[in-house]
Amino acid sequence: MNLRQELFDSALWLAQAFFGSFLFLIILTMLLIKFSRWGKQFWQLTADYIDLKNNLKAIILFMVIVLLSLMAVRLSVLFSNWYNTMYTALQEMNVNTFWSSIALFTVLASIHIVLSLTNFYLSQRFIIQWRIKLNQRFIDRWTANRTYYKTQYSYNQLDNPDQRIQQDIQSFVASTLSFSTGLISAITSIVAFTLILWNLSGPLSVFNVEIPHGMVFISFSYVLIASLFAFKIGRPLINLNFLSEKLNANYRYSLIRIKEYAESIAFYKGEKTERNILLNQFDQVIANVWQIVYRTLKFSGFNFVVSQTSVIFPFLIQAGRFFSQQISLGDLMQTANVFGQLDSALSFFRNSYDNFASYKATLDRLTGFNSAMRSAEQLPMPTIHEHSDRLQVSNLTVKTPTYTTLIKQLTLDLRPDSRLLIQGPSGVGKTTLLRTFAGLWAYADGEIATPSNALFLSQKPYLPQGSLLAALYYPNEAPEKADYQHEEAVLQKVALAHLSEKLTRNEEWSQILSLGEQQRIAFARVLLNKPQIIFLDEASASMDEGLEDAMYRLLLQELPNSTVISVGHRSTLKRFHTNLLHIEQDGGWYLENV
Ligand SMILES: Nc1ncnc2c1ncn2[C@@H]1O[C@H](COP(=O)(O)OP(=O)(O)OP(=O)(O)O)[C@@H](O)[C@H]1O
Repeated sequence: MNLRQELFDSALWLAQAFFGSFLFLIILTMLLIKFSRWGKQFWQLTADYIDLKNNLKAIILFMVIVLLSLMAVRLSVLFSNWYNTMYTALQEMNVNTFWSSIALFTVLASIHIVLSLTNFYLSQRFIIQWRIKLNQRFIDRWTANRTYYKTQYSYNQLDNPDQRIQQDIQSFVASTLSFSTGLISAITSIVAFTLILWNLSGPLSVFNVEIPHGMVFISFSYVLIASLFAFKIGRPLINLNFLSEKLNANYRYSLIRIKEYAESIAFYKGEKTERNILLNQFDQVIANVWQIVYRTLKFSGFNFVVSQTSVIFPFLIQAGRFFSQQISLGDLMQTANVFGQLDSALSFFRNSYDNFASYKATLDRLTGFNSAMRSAEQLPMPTIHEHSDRLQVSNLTVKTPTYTTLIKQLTLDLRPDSRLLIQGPSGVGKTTLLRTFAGLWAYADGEIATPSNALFLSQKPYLPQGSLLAALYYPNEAPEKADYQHEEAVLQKVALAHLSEKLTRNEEWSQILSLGEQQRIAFARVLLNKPQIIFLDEASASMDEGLEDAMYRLLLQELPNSTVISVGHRSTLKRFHTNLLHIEQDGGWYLENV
């Protein structure tokens, strides 16, 4: 082999293959985007990333990975030529060629190792960078404008967002890269090895008709027919894989719920019901697994038969020409090698069919997530105007998501130091009214103006993961200080002095503290944050009347200029409020001074 000539040929081959592949990839992607559903889904997730201005580095990285994949194909061509030279040397007992072949192999194998490792590293780099970007984009959208909350109410209901963000993004990115580089490698291999096989194959006689280079046609027919059957057998795997992800995610969610509601379930002795629900869901998971197993048995069984037959197929076809000494042992061995390469390249789709099935399922879940977020973002939310110091509401009508009117034409104008108690029968819309004031409720019409420095306390306070200190300052960051005398004093005021020493301890506080204690943590949060307006939705309902009394007194004493708006059923609450808003069953309301 003339090394210089070979280097020149390879460089030329690589340049042609590289530009050809890129052109092909661009045209194919455009056609898929235009004419196929999953092409459109793919574009929805990728369009932002293929941006010459902002992501030039990523695009160059992708080009380098494609170039490396093409170099791997070129290397396999060189390896196949090597087979020929090596076996011919053996047949001809040519010692010099044998040793120069061994030397050539060492060079080719070394290049192969370096190329493979570089390709692995760069591919992982590309995957990680893309994953970071996509993750960022989804998390940004999911947490912006309370989309995580609004998706509960939008038509496009969303299941298991955790799985979609944590798992699907990763597999989408990895599969996209492996499919595109796999496709390019497969196609260039097909072209390159078909040319070699063309030169190696002789005429074939069928019914006395001589077909020149017949082996090429037989090989193609063999692999194409096998692929068609494989498509047919493997097709149901698409749905089965999609279902598998969904059923497993539902099962996982039910398990998490038991941990979350452990105490309530334990009080109700609900184990039996929960167990039945879990086993029922698990049965569905297993039934689906069996379906996948049976289908995979058929699918893999077929693939095994095809790939085993492929081992002897080229020998059967070339044997006649070899024994009649028309071709050398080198030609025969190269034919076997080339056929193997051609088979695996042509079988790219057949072998990656099940991966493609789960790729489609991933695309469905990610674009479903996208559209659920979009419909949540498009929910027309009422504008909450900012008012420097008071709550003003005019002509506010609040409805349920099914458009039943809860509250009609409410008008309020509260002075900064007003304290309003909202009362009314259960289910009349009191909590929903507070949601509307917070800007969470889409099904409302009217004008609202409120100070932006507001705090909402619900019956079950939210305590974040981490220390008590973090819970006290939530949603703000807890300050880092040498001592926490101020916070300890606040804890003492809300009758939680016994927790002073545990301020910086990380525990599952929402499970350790009683509901009444958690509610007092929320009162402590108010004292530390000093909001201009405080909304309390039955925020003291789990305390005894004495404690509730003490907490309201504390609130009025420490924050005399803040507006307080409470929802509560207890009549004892009246004495801490200046106004009472009654909401009636028919949506009517009236306001009175207390
Ligand atoms: N997401 C939702 N989808 C459908 N209906 C809802 C939804 N959220 C609230 N509702 C309905 O809106 C009505 C008002 O609920 P809300 O929680 O505001 O009542 P409430 O007056 O605070 O009740 P309670 O005093 O029992 O706490 C209820 O009939 C409830 O079923």
